[in-house]
Amino acid sequence: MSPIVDVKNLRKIYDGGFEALKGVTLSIEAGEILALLGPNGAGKTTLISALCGITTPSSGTATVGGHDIAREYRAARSLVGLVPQEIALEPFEKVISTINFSRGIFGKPKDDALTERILRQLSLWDKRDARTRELSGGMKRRVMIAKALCHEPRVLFLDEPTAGVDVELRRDMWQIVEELKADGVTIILTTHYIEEAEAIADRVGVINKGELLLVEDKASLMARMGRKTLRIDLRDKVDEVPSALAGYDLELSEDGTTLSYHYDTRGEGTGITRLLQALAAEGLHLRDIHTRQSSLEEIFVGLVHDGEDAA
Ligand SMILES: Nc1ncnc2c1ncn2[C@@H]1O[C@H](COP(=O)(O)OP(=O)(O)OP(=O)(O)O)[C@@H](O)[C@H]1O
Repeated sequence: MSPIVDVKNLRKIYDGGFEALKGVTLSIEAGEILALLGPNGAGKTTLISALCGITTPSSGTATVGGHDIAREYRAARSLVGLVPQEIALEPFEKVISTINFSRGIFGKPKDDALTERILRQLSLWDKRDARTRELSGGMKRRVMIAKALCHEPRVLFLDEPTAGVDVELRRDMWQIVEELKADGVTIILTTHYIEEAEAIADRVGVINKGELLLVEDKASLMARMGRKTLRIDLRDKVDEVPSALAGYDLELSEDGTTLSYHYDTRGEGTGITRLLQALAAEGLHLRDIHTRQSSLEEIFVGLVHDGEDAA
């Protein structure tokens, strides 16, 4: 199956000469949720803006649904919905007319049943006759999503959908994204919240200084790059790691009661059995043990720092 979004060597040099995208290549399959992670100024918004036809790339190509974003702009744009970072709504416009008007911009006839379905899905149906200025910040965000969906796009770009929203609304947004995916919409979102990528993305792309460092299935990324930590709580406090255990990658907590053992999940063996035997041989008694997988956040920070060290 050909990808719904196909980006090849996309570069963007802004007027002042700043290179915001340095040859990004990326394929996105229909129906997936891709999270683009990256620090401030990495180029995430520039990439999204280029794919939505708001920014003109300096070189490279991109297609949406097989349509070239430059040569077949209209066809490509009609397949795309964009929820920008900033909320931009006409304050005196009613919710329902905002949606109908946006649909009209795409040259699509009014469709009351569709408008109702979208507004219900976003829990905005009861607010359909409210003026947008009367809505809470969370509701305004939902209206922005409804606006982006009203011309039935196949690809939805969400630029930091949950920046500055409370935990409850963030979870609501995740639920909405899951439902859209179930409807067959492909979703590309940018986020600073790694837990957001961890919670909802199928694949994760890491972008830094205009370069896409990797794009990978979330689960395999975590398995490939993840390290695990075994936390060993000791029954009795020790002053230092016994010298007989010096061969293990062990850290002793400040209070001397917990040892942390880091191991690689890709390795042949974890070394845990040998370690536990060695602890017993040293006369150390265990109170409890726990394992912990390194988070996407740790992986992300490691990747971005490695890039900086190499620069
Ligand atoms: N119109 C512009 N003219 C010149 N430089 C720009 C313009 N827009 C963005 N940039 C620069 O391009 C770089 C990438 O910006 P972009 O907004 O794409 O980053 P981002 O990853 O979305 O960041 P954030 O997470 O802060 O939103 C930044 O250094 C920014 O200053």
